[in-house]
Amino acid sequence: MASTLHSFASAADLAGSLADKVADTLSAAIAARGAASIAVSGGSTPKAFFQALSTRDIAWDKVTITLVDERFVPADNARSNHLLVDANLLQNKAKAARFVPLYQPAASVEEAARLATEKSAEIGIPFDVVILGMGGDGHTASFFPGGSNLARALDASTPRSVITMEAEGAGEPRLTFTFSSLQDAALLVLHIEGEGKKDVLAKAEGSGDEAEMPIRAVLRRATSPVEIYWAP
Ligand SMILES: O=C1O[C@H](COP(=O)(O)O)[C@@H](O)[C@H](O)[C@H]1O
Repeated sequence: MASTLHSFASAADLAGSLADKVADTLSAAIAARGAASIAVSGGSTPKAFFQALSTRDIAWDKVTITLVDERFVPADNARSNHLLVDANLLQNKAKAARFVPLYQPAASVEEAARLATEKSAEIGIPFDVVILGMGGDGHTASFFPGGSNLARALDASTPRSVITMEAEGAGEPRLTFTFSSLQDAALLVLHIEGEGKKDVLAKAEGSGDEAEMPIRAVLRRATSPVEIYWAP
């Protein structure tokens, strides 16, 4: 499916415009079905966007928020994506939203993935909104180059689920929604910032193996158009 690049003069402009687009999409879903879902990324990029989105005037009590991926760490860990969402998105008007975490306090990451799959089963078929990020190594969600479960995560026939991922560049073991869970969102966004990420995107858009730069799976095979939001 095609992708469209939306470029902005500043990160603040991007945050405001993306927040408006996401708010419109969630409101349209609520008008049509009485509920809406959004899966967001962690990392350093989405903070300003989360803060902008949290102020938008929508029926947040009808919105379910989850993460596209998470580290296998509790929510009070500084590296937790849940902590980032708590501090920046589940604020202001968005306090009324329901949050479904991927981290589960289980004995193993495999058990946590099983529980997260169970708890997220009723949301996002498909998600109304998915916001992906991208690392400098071309990973997205926790689809890491060299990841222990990468082939399974990227296989379009793997059922919608949360699975585990371990990789050298990942730090902690990870929990991630599979490609099949994310690729058909009504609004599928890739949010990246900085010249370095633009170069990584250009490389990913060229030829080469998906396993080397897993973002290629999304750019090449997502059934929804990919809306790329970029600012310097
Ligand atoms: O590990 C992760 O990194 C990516 C990109 O993060 P950024 O700090 O370069 O913005 C993120 O999309 C993913 O959700 C996160 O777990």
